[in-house]
Amino acid sequence: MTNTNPSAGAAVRRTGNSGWRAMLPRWSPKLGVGLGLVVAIALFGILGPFFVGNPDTVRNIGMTSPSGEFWLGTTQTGQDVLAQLAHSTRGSLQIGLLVGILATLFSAVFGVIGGYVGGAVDEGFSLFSNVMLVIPGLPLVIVIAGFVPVEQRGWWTIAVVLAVTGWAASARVLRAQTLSLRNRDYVAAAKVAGEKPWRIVSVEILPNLLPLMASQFVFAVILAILSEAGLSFLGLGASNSDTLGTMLYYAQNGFALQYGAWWWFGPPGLAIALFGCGLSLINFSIDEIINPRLRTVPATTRRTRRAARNEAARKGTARPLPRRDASGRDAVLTVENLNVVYRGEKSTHAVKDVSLTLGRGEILGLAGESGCGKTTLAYAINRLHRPPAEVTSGTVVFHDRDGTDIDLLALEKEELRAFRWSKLSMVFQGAMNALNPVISVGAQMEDVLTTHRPGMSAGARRERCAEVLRLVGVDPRRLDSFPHELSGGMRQRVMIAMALLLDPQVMIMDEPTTALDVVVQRGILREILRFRDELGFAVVFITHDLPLLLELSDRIAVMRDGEVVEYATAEEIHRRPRHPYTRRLLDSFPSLTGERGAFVRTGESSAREHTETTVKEAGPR
Ligand SMILES: Nc1ncnc2c1ncn2[C@@H]1O[C@H](COP(=O)(O)OP(=O)(O)OP(=O)(O)O)[C@@H](O)[C@H]1O
Repeated sequence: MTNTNPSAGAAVRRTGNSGWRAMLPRWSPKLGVGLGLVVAIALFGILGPFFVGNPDTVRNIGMTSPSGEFWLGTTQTGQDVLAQLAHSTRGSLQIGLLVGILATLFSAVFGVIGGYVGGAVDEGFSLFSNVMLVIPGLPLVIVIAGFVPVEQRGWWTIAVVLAVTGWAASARVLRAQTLSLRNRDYVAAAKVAGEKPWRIVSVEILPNLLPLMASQFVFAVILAILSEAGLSFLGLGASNSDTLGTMLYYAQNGFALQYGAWWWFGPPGLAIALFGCGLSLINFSIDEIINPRLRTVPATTRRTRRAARNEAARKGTARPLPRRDASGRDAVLTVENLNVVYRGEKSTHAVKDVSLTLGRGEILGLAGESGCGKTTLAYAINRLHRPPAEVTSGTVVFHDRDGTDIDLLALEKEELRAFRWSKLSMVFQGAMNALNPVISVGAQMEDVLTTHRPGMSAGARRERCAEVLRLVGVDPRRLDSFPHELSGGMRQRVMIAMALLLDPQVMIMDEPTTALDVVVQRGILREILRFRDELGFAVVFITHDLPLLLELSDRIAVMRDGEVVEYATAEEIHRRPRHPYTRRLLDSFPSLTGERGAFVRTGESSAREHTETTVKEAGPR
């Protein structure tokens, strides 16, 4: 199954040989701006105090606006605001960083370890977190801070107090996530493989929690800086230390706002806002390392894609397309020289120059080994491909019943939404898991009609749903059932019924029956043939199973390594396969009438394959 198909969250696995390089974030404007802001403010806080004067020096010049001598002006007592800002930034960074680290550590210990170990440990940790959660945070901070004598109330005391009162909510979230991750298949597989608990937590679970922990860290840092400002405001802040909070406190007490002294309260406020903004932008990039699906295609690639699409559209309209398929049938879909590439460090050219014509009412089989590009082609035809997949060139044209040609690659978003499902529907690989478990089958089917046929009455919608269910051999009384009350085969039929709801002219079926037993599979396939005859729609049927296609299809395209290597009628492929790969594919299905076990034991197929390759390499004599 290709990962272009939307599915549940990707698990992070070991990074393998790519090692640390794979863990580094990809450069992006967001990361650049975020790093720029955080590094600039951090450098200002670390190095600034060495270059500015003493922030406590009082001058009898009063409050002055920014000038050549005092770049950020002075306070009411003539103190240099720039010097105060540098020292205060350092103080706030120290507190923010320490609180961020401690709160993340506490929440990880109580949330992740409790959630993974379970039992009494989890109950104890949970109880403790809940108690901490219901204690009102600010009053507790005030009490604890007030309890510590002023002379011992250094910046680190304030940081510890803020960390102790600020970790519980994050721990609850981490626990819930850990409970969910603990039951995933890859964690069960690691347990079965004998991995030790600490390794499972650190290698299988923690990496999946990193984006969450990173955002919790950012939140804790910002909250700490703001809370410290609040405590300083109440006179409970760190004694003998400058922070952005104390700066704001003095600005407020000195009536900076009333005097319009923006240079006094503006810089510390801006420093807090910019630092938070920078951390959030870095957080986005951390998300992208952990979950590669979030990676966006770079702007240059997007431009190339747009240009390619326009070029393809231009070519498509300039050149007349074949209106008939090879057997003289009216064409319903024409794919010409389609190329799809997955962009990345190593790009994959998944579909290479594919040209196909689907006749009206035709069943076209698409066969080929795993990874040859079948699903990518199907998604690209329907414009369902997502970055990093990109259609680099080619045309896909739909010939409507009313005689108009629709260039699918040029359709706008809204046009595409209206087009899909009503003219071309798709049954996905593993579609039986695509039904929403908490909504009844009928409601899910009716949703499709409400979206595409807004004028249809409730009664008519219900009737149409019952009609298509009957068509696929499911009792219409099942409309009120929930997906879990149906068997796998029934759910698969419901998905096919859904694809039939709007009477489409083309249906793409990507291995729709792989998860089913052979008898159910045959039943569904017979239905498909019947619909084709009764409803006259065309089908693109994708499968590894070439013998099945021989039975079902009018024509078959055999794909290999992104290319269509053979494209002929089912009869021709069966009787006279031309391409050596098609012959190998046919040979790889053991004959039911041959000697039992010959395929595996005698290696009959591989022997034949070897002979053919040798003959081919030797060339014609
Ligand atoms: N998101 C992706 N990023 C990069 N490469 C991808 C991605 N999805 C698929 N590919 C690559 O594209 C190629 C074609 O994959 P595709 O899923 O279309 O094959 P398929 O013939 O449908 O295989 P299967 O029958 O196993 O589903 C493969 O080489 C695959 O590794």
